[in-house]
Amino acid sequence: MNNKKIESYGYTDFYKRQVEELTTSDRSLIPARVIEVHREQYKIATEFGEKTARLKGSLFYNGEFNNEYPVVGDFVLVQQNLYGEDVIYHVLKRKSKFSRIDSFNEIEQVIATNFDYVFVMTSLNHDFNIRRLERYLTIAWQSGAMPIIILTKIDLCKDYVIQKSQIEQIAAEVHIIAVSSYTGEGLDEVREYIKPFQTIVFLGSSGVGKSSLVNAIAGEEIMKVNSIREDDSKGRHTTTHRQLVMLGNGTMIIDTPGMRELGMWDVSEGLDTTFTDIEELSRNCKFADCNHENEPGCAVKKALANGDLTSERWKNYIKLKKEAKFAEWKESVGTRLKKKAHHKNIAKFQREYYKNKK
Ligand SMILES: Nc1nc2c(ncn2[C@@H]2O[C@H](COP(=O)(O)OP(=O)(O)OP(=O)(O)O)[C@@H](O)[C@H]2O)c(=O)[nH]1
Ligand SMILES: [Zn+2]
Repeated sequence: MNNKKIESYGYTDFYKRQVEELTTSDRSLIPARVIEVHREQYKIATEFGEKTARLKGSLFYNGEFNNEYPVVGDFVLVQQNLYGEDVIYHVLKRKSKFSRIDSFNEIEQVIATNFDYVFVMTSLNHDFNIRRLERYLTIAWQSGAMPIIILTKIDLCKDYVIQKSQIEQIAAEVHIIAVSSYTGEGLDEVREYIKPFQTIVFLGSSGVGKSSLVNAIAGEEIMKVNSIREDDSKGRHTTTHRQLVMLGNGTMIIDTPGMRELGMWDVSEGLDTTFTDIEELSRNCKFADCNHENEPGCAVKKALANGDLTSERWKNYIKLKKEAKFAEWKESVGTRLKKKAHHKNIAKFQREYYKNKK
């Protein structure tokens, strides 16, 4: 990934406009994309190649970055340093993101940002679990990017008519692609999304076949496939593990460890998109604030009774709603903590102000 225009990394007008609108815009700052995050050091891609970078110290200590620390996928503004590390001054607003709750600190932890497609992956063997898929789909919608459902390992099953119809019930508007990385079936359909300037993330359990799919599409080993480890292949597959990889044709793939343990943060927005049928049903209830319990004229109860809505789907909806509430609660805690941190900063500024006055 060397000496490419920043636009090749997906830097679009959405980000350019933000830079134009920055009042304190320092003309010497240049845009960069974060491709790896280490404890305090970042690897970034700029039009001058890959560099390492650090956060601007004073902004860092003043809490200026707050919950907006750069993560993989972010576009940032940096001050170039010809003799050492570049310095990150600013994180641009994200067009999509995945985050989870850091339950220890009760704050939102952003995992990956600025991707265009979420490949929601599930294999068709005994692991197939429509509820989990529903959950992933909800997270995917909520991220702000477009989900594509990928059914993997179709060479292992005779047919998948049942699974497909189950999926169509929960994801009417989502493109469903069935693939086998072994036989190559379905890969052309996946390639429709493997386009320059685009960034893709994968959502799916371990072993679902993410790495195999990437490698099959790229025609080379980009990601490590677990069971296949040739001891004599030292030096042959030298692709180091990166968190944002650019394929030969310019498509970017984000693969961070965090994606593997992605939990629920706030699913309430995504819920409505995944469960549009239920949202529509409830609009037909006699009472606008119907709880769908014992109210008369409840359209949801009616649909449950006549089989238009399965009780399984209903139960799952309730469950996710509860989790969404929980997530909202968590978020309010997060905001409170953020405010607290802000007050701390104000106090610090005050102290410094008076100190300087003396
Ligand atoms: N039969 C069959 N097996 C596959 C296919 N794709 C992957 N596998 C196998 O499934 C296992 C897991 O594949 P990976 O590509 O490493 O899966 P992953 O999702 O990247 O797994 P993690 O790295 O643990 O997240 C390996 O043994 C693969 O060989 C496929 O299309 N068909
Ligand atoms: Zn109702």
